[in-house]
Amino acid sequence: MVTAKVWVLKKHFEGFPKTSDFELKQIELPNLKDGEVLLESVFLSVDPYMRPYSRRDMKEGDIMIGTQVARIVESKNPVFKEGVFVVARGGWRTHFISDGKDLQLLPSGWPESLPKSLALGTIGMPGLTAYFGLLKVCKIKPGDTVLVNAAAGAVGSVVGQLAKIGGCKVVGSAGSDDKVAYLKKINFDEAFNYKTVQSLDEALRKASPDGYDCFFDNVGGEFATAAIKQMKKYGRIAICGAISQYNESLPQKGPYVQVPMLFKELQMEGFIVTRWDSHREEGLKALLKWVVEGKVKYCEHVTEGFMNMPMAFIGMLKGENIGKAVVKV
Ligand SMILES: NC(=O)C1=CN([C@@H]2O[C@H](COP(=O)(O)OP(=O)(O)OC[C@H]3O[C@@H](n4cnc5c(N)ncnc54)[C@H](OP(=O)(O)O)[C@@H]3O)[C@@H](O)[C@H]2O)C=CC1
Ligand SMILES: CCCCCCCCC/C=C/C=O
Repeated sequence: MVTAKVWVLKKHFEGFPKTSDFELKQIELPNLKDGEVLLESVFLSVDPYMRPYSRRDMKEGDIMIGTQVARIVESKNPVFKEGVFVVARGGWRTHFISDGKDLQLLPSGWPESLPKSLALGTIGMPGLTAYFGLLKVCKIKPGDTVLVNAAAGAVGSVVGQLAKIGGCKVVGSAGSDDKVAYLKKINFDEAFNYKTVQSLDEALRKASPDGYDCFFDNVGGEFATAAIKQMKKYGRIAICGAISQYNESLPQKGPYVQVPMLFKELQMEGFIVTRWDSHREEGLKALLKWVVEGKVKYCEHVTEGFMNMPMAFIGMLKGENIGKAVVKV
């Protein structure tokens, strides 16, 4: 008999999440039936979507939603051998049982030396978000100037590097000087700390006096209001996230986008990465190749211990991470 530790949503988040909104529980797992596998989480992901999706998809008492890299410790399913690592949507659990239908093997050719946690970040859902957002929504082309915010995070850091590979000029904003230094290290052309600049308008103008062809928006709110005004004619805006608004209790006023959208003939499109699930393999293959070749660098913010899942999640929302925030069990 295996006992799993799980984190449940004790109380729906009001404003910024608190550790008291979570509760740690233990669950006895039953013996495996034919076709099932027992998995042990090795790395768990903490992602911004958990904040809005918890309200949309969960009720109090439910196990927190989420994905992990897990190892198969026992198998009664011929497709999945013991010892194999997979990406699963198992939620915040140390151990769980699956019939195998929701499990994804790591992409073929994954080198032994590459951290498997990257399957939750640069070579996983956030990397795919950058890849499809740039190719299918921003439709980048060589010579474009691309702006991305939350640029030192899991999605943003890949956006900037892929846009450079695509022959673009890249401008990034992030919330600390260390993050700005990291952006320069990974080849961003311009980067600034949005928390310390005197004026967002000025910082954006200084980074690209001619304006922006593409804006990959992870943040929304005040930053987006400033950025939209500096788009070039026919510019494309990909609404990837709105993290500045996820913890707001009251609806925000504005921005009113109609005037710049009209006179600059802009395109603005929201997207969710799962739209391109049927092209997932293609995206992961490309990301793995670039990482192995050293053309895309990665950085991870690793929190040790399953006990620290709530703290890791809250820390990511506060901006403590450079690169992908993960928890090592
Ligand atoms: N559309 C889709 O399919 C997907 C969308 N997303 C979205 O992409 C965005 C980035 O996600 P991800 O890369 O995983 O997370 P990150 O690794 O970027 O971590 C979140 C970062 O957001 C920044 N942040 C937090 N609060 C604010 C705020 N009030 N204003 C500005 N920045 C803030 C912090 O960086 P800093 O220090 O720079 O402030 C923090 O480090 C999120 O909005 C997320 O919801 C993610 C995956 C899929
Ligand atoms: C329980 C696992 C759900 C995985 C969903 C991945 C899609 C994330 C979309 C993100 C949107 C905004 O952050």
